[in-house]
Amino acid sequence: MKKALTIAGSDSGGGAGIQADIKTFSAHGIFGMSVITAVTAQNTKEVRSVQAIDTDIITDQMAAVFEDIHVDAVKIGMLGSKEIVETVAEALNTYLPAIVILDPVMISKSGHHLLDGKAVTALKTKLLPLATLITPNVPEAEVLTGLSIRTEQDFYKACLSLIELGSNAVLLKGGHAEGNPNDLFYDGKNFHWIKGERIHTKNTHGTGCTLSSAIASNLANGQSLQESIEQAKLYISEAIRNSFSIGGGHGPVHHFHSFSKKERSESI
Ligand SMILES: Nc1ncnc2c1ncn2[C@@H]1O[C@H](COP(=O)(O)OP(=O)(O)OP(=O)(O)O)[C@@H](O)[C@H]1O
Ligand SMILES: Cc1ncc(COP(=O)(O)O)c(N)n1
Repeated sequence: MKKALTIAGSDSGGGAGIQADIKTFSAHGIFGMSVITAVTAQNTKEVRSVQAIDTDIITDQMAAVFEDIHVDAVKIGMLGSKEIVETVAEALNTYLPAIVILDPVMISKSGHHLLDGKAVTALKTKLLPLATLITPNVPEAEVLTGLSIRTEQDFYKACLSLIELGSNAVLLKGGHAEGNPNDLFYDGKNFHWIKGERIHTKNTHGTGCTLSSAIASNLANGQSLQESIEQAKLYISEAIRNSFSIGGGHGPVHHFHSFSKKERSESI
């Protein structure tokens, strides 16, 4: 069994963060491990409070995992502060995992800031160059590049700019754009549109976490980068299509949609 590590925040509501990542790893037959960077008191409606984890405990979590277990892929989500970004970058420079998917989480669906403004420069200079793939949504890519992203041409320009900042490859997600949620993948040589159909639901809590963990899982399972992204797009689309209306706000996606379908057809 391949093994993947998520470095991210905990979501008490279970729809995003560490919880979404581990569910996604499990749904892909991957053994999931975690380095928790922050604990959020969160549900489908709001983030009530956030407790950052001490950086020495983050360093210890990284060491405990890497010094004992082979890590096939790493996925990075919420980091919160400049100090945590720097701590994670230092540990990655020590353990040099082969695959690093960086989801530059900045704001929750419920509107809470999950990354300190002061952390953006550290993320750009210290972490982005270590990423196999960075998966920003449109507002995140605007913060990272300083560009305004509205048209298809803007998508191309933003991808080029993110590669110039040092990332190996970019998946610029179109979930926040107008129309269909088409994502643009750029590997530094070629552009590929990864097309989707908009599903009309408010249950999209954790979509970004789930997509990046699915890509990390597919890479850990030996697929190419493009294949991993294409398969992950199919997975997140079905997870959104089968999402749940639990709680009063943005409900979670269904990480085990393919299992329950199989079980349903077996029981008929
Ligand atoms: N309503 C939707 N219907 C279909 N696909 C969607 C929808 N919303 C987002 N997606 C897709 O889900 C994936 C995650 O993108 P999204 O833009 O939601 O990420 P995100 O904003 O980083 O998520 P999060 O806020 O959970 O971190 C992308 O492939 C995007 O195109
Ligand atoms: C711990 C944590 N990590 C990431 C997100 C982003 O997910 P979303 O934008 O869907 O709220 C979140 N809300 N909480």
